[in-house]
Amino acid sequence: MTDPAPSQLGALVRHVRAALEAAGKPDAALDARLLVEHFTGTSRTEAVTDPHRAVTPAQVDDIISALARRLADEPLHRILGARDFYGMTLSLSRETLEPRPDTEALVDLVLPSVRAFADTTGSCRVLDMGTGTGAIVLALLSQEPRAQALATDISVDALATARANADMLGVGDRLQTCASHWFDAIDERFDVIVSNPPYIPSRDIALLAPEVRNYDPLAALDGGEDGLDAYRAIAEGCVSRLADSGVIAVEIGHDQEADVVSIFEDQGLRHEQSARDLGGVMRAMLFSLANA
Ligand SMILES: C[S@@+](CC[C@H](N)C(=O)[O-])C[C@H]1O[C@@H](n2cnc3c(N)ncnc32)[C@H](O)[C@@H]1O
Repeated sequence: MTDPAPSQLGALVRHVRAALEAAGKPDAALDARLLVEHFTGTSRTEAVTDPHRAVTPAQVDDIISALARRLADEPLHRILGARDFYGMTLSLSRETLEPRPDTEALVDLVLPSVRAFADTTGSCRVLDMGTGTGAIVLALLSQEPRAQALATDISVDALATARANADMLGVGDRLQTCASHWFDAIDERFDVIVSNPPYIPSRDIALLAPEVRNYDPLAALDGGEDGLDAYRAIAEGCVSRLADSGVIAVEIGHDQEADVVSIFEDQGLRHEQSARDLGGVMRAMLFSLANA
């Protein structure tokens, strides 16, 4: 029989950590701390300065249920219902990808273009395709108050989450949302188009960690047979949706740089810049209309 969960803050953190370590979970200490803080509404400092603080039976129950979910491979941030990205806290939902720190490289790559348009014309019209939680577009709107954006996704659930996140961050009045299969429902032109599309080859989905395979939505991961389906659709469609001097930036998988360059060049776009993520992996690429 397992020991009953302790009802004091410090002991509870140790109990959760020990259970996660015993199951071989990476980041057991961090996950234990974040789970306990979340469900008790306490801070890291309180766990250190007030370890004997009483935790209510209802909070202990919540933490034990959350621990069981984590032991069953559910990612920590899905359990918490939110994840930080580019200094924002974003709510997650069933059909949204958990935004990844790697994607911040895409924001960093494209933000100077958004600012340059705003400096030149007083605004910048941005399209984020496959917006998920809204991570990319909301980072851009938060960083550049003169930008306006349209966020699209094939998932209506994701669009509702992006809208809620935009409202929560106070940028909702500068964001429109629209359900669309890539460019199908889009007629306008944009100064900046950005996308982190699904790019995992279908046969590799089964090889992903259970945290990803079982909890991130398949539509956010599966890039078709060679992982490049979305890039072909996006490269083909963007030519008639970019304004003069417009740019398009996409996130890519670790070995897709050459293929993605060739897909965009085949449509007459020019490769301007690439950016690596924090792990040094080539992660984001920016293209312009070659004749602009
Ligand atoms: C890798 S996720 C990126 C989510 C978010 N932009 C981010 O970076 O965290 C890809 C997104 O593309 C959306 N998507 C998949 N197929 C699509 C399609 N045919 N048209 C539009 N969006 C699509 C998925 O629903 C998902 O939200």
